[in-house]
Amino acid sequence: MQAKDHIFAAPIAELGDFNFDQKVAEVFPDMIKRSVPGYSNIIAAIGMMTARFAQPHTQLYDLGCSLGAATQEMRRNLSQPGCTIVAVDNSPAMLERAASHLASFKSDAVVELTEADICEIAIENASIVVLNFTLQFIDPDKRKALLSRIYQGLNPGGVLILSEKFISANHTVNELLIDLHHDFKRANGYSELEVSQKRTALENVLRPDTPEQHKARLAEVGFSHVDMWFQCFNFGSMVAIK
Ligand SMILES: Nc1ncnc2c1ncn2[C@@H]1O[C@H](C[S@+](CC[C@H]([NH3+])C(=O)[O-])CC(=O)[O-])[C@@H](O)[C@H]1O
Ligand SMILES: O=C(O)C(=O)Cc1ccccc1
Repeated sequence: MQAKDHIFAAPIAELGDFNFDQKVAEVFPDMIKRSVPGYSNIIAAIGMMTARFAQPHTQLYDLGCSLGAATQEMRRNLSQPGCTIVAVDNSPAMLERAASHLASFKSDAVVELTEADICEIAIENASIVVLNFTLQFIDPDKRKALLSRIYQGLNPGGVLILSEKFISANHTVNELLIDLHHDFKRANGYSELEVSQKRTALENVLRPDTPEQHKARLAEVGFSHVDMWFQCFNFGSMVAIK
């Protein structure tokens, strides 16, 4: 039975910035499904794209893997021989639960769970790299260098799947998408207090870009085949093929 997310249900005098600690890890599957519109669709599509893009004897990266939902879906759809899934997160609490979560599913695919800052790991011989709602938590000044290393580490024909929270360049549309996202959260059982407290806690931690900023940066680091393949309100996923 999944633990329910009530972390922001009670007025907390000193909220502090959101972080991926034990409390969050315990409720994460519930939290992300009730907070990110289209999350389950995106996870399923990561599996479908794994079946298409995985190349034999290569590495597949899940950067900011949390409990390993994307890793698990890649494993389920991986039929190429000799592949390793490198699942990286810098939260010990997330990785601890990822290990037990992944252990409960039988698979021949090799998974390397790695505790590290994704800005500091080597990316090489890659056919697939997944950044599923992770880049938004990376220091904006470090995003281009990370994406450049991802491009360099991908083999020809390799793919980056980049899912993010977005801001719209149009202020009126941006306000609408934020309101629709909050309606989505309320429809999933979050109270006004929880919506407001989470928004405050994320303010300095989750820093979204516009789709146009993402596309321009991906082109700057070398990708020439880039577009959005899914969007729901201010959340979505892009594909960039090398
Ligand atoms: N510098 C960093 N280095 C490594 N990990 C990091 C870093 N910064 C943040 N993280 C990790 O990135 C993840 C972001 S959650 C990803 C969901 C997952 N991809 C999923 O498909 O379920 C998305 C969300 O919570 O909205 C957390 O596990 C952080 O610990
Ligand atoms: O952007 C938001 O308002 C969210 O709640 C997204 C989210 C989901 C799970 C952990 C952190 C942020």
